[in-house]
Amino acid sequence: METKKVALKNFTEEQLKEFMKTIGEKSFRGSQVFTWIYKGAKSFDDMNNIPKSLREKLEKVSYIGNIDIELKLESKVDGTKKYLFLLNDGNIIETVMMNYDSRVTVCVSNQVGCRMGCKFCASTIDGLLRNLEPWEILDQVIKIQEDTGKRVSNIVLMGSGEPLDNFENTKQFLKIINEKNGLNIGYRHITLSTCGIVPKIYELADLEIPINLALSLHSPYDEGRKEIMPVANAYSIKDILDACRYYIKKTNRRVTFEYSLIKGVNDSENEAASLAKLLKGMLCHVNLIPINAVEEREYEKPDKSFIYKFRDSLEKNNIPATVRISMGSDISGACGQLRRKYK
Ligand SMILES: C[S@@+](CC[C@H](N)C(=O)[O-])C[C@H]1O[C@@H](n2cnc3c(N)ncnc32)[C@H](O)[C@@H]1O
Ligand code: SF4
Repeated sequence: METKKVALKNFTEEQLKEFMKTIGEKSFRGSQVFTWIYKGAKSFDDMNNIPKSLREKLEKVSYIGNIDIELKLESKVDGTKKYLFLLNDGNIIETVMMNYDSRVTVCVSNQVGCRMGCKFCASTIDGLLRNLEPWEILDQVIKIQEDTGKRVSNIVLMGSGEPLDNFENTKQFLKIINEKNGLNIGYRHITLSTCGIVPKIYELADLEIPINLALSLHSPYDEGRKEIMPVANAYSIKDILDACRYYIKKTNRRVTFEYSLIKGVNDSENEAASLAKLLKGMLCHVNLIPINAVEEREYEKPDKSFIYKFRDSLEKNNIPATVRISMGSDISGACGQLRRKYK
C-alpha cells in the first residue's frame, strides 16, 4: 500500500526538524528546507544545498504544497484584489487582498464552502465540500505576496468557511503563519471571525494567543438570529456573550461584533437600542456591514440614512461602532460570490 505523502508547508520549523529525524536525517536539514520553502522554492530541485539523495527521498515521502492562481480581478474603485485559487483536487477557493493606510490585509478562506447555512451568505449555498488543510490556508497568503511583491501585514479569517468548524487546522495555521523564519505575522495582526460556536471560543481563549476575535452577531435577539443563522439554534446570545467575556479576560483583546445590516430584517432603531443594552460595559466594538446582495438571496442593504442612524444610536450609548465600507464592490463584493459565478 502506498503511504500518503506529507505536505511540508503544514509544519512549523521545529516540526519539520522532527520530521527529518523520523526519516533518518539530521534535524538541521529541517531548518534548511523550511528556509527554502519561505524563499519560494516550488520543487525540491530548487533546494541546491540539500544533497540529491535527500531531495529524492523527500520527493518520495512528501511534497511542498502549492496552490495556483486561477483568476485575479482588481477593483477599479479601491485597488482591492480578488483571487480564485485552484486546489490540487480541482476545488476552487476565493481570497481577497485589501490595501489601505499602510496595511496589506489578506482575507483567507478556511473551508471549501461552509455547512453553517447562514441565509445571507453565498459561501454556504452548496454546503461544505471539505476543510482546508493548514498549508492551503497559508499558501493563499504566500501566493498573494509573491504575486504582488508586497508584504502582507494583517490576516483576517473572514473568507469562506467557519474557522471554528475546522479548528485543528486553523490552530496549526495560526502557528505556522506566526513562525519567526516563516511569514512572521504577529498574532495581534490576525483576526478570526466566527458565527459563534461557543465551546470552541473557550478553547481558543485557553490557547492564550492574542489574536482578535470577531463575532458575527447580526441580531440582538435569539429569535432574530435563528431566522438568519441556524447556528443560533445551538447557542444563545447569552452563551455567546459569556464566551466573549471569557475571551476578553484571557487575552485582554477587544472583541469585534460583526453586524450585517439587512433592510427590514435587523436594521430598526429598536434593534440598535437592544444591541447597545446587550453590549454595555464590554470591551468591544461593532462593525456594521451593509449586506452585500447575493444573487440567490433576496436580502437588500438598508438605505444610507438607516445605516448611519443605527451607528449613531450605538455611539450615543457609548458603544464604539463603524460602518465598514465594502471593498471591491465592483468585483463581486459578497464573500464566496466570485467563486460561485466562476463555477
Ligand atoms: C463569510 S464569514 C466567514 C467567517 C465566519 N464563518 C463568520 O461567519 O463569521 C465573514 C463575515 O462575512 C459576513 N457575511 C457573509 N455574507 C455576507 C453578505 N452577503 N454581506 C455582508 N456580510 C456577509 C458574515 O456574517 C461574517 O460576519
Ligand atoms: S457567514 Fe460564515 S458561518 Fe455563516 S455560512 Fe457564511 S461562512 Fe459560514
